[in-house]
Amino acid sequence: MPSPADLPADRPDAATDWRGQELLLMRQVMALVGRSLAPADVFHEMLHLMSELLGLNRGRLVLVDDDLAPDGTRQAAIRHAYGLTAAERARGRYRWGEGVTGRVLSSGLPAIVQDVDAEPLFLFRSVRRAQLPPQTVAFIALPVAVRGATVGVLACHRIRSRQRHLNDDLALLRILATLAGQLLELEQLVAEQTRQLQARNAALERALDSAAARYGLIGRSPPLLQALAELERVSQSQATVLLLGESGSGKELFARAVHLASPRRDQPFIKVNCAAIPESLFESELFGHERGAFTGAAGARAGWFEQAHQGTLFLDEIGELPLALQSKLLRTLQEGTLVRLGGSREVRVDVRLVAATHRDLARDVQAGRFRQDLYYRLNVVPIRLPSLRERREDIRAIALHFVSRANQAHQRNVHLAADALAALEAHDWPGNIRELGNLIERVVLLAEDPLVGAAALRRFMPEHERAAARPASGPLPASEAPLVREYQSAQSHSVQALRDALARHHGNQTRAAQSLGLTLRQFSYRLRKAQLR
Ligand SMILES: Nc1ncnc2c1ncn2[C@@H]1O[C@H](COP(=O)(O)OP(=O)(O)OP(=O)(O)O)[C@@H](O)[C@H]1O
Repeated sequence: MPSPADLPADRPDAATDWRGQELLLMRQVMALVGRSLAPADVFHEMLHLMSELLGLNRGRLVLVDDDLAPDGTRQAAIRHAYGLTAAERARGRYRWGEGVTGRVLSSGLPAIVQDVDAEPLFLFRSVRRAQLPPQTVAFIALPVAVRGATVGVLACHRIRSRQRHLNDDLALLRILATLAGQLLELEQLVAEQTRQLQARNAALERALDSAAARYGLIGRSPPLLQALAELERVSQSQATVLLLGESGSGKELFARAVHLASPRRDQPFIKVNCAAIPESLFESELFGHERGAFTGAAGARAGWFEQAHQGTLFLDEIGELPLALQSKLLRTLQEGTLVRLGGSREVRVDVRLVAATHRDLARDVQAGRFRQDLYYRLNVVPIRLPSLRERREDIRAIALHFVSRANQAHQRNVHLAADALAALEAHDWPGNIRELGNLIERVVLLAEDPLVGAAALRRFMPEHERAAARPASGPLPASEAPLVREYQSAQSHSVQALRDALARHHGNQTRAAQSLGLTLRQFSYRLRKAQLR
């Protein structure tokens, strides 16, 4: 039975504008190439229009298989077709050299069969004779090549006695076969490059993963790995690194990682929290002092810079560095020398500086609180650490890590249920990993049951979280009374509150801090800030 498409284009109609049809076909096909680089769509349209516009029917694109036939010969199969049934497509498998299609594959030369009934090589493999029109049917098969090698065949049937010249069909099919080859080449190239990039990406991820483990960093979210990749890139150099990120986001851990990843790893790593040092002591702490430099300076003392000689000096909260010291720091960074307080001798120091801040230093520069020249000197390699809510996919792994650490430390056996982990993932963590760590520590210490679900966890979450999670309003049951306070800003407590807590605990800062739900570090930072105000 002839396909409907055999009829219109085969009707001897002198008025058919064949050039117009060819042009339309090319325009449509090229428009598709322009829109999408998915070859399958282009091939389908190409085979469809060959039939609809030019009467080149049952077109198919036969492509080489990656696998060899059982007897070791190469083979190919119909991959794209128009006007073939599913069964006809499935039958369209050819070995190298087998039948007309196989010959084109093995020779790389076109084949024009004027009459399929008169050609002994013609197999009728895909489309049986009875399915073709009763007239004399021709078969055209052209090789499709990629980088000079035959990878397929573009073939179709054609009623032999037609108005349109065979040579015109051949010329057009040659163009289409070339285009098919180009598209396949492009597809191969993209696939190859994608494969290479994916392999490289996987290797980098594995490397970063083991690097993360080396530095005690948990998590493999893209923003964390990105920060880690930047760290690995700069660690070998001497460049000053500026770590930017919210409080508790891991700046200190990263600073240690910069040190550990650098050739200075066996030398000292000195950490200084600029927010925790009274201004009057700052200079002597940082640059050291000579004997008698000030009242009480009984002996000479090397400052942190000298202590960090050949190693790394980590200045945390660099934004809190007093202005007067900023210029002195800049001089030391530029010249590699310092003069101790009360001294006159220049001491040479070889120190790699890592600084960190949660502040917007550029704004501090504008406001005149931070020296612009020092800012530029520090900002050579800025690395931004993502906040925990920017990498929620890491929360689960970090939480489980903290649970197992706290269990070991306190000889407990507490586990988090799936809904508790989901609640942790949903929280915004303004205090980042430190807040998560503190919370887990409390959960492990205070949980009544070994398996902690979301409801039990709620008691340990900050106030607004519990309010949002509670189904109905009403008084809080005693069992849900808050055990932790909300994460507090640096100005969260008045001087009086801090002093009262200290008094209540007889000057024990650790206990005073605990009573306010703060870490010792947070407490002393607030106390100092409050006293300076
Ligand atoms: N990726 C991580 N995996 C596991 N633990 C982490 C990770 N990042 C940070 N931590 C832990 O979280 C806590 C807070 O980290 P860190 O002290 O480095 O933060 P920070 O940004 O320096 O905070 P601040 O700005 O308040 O000084 C530490 O106990 C640290 O060990």
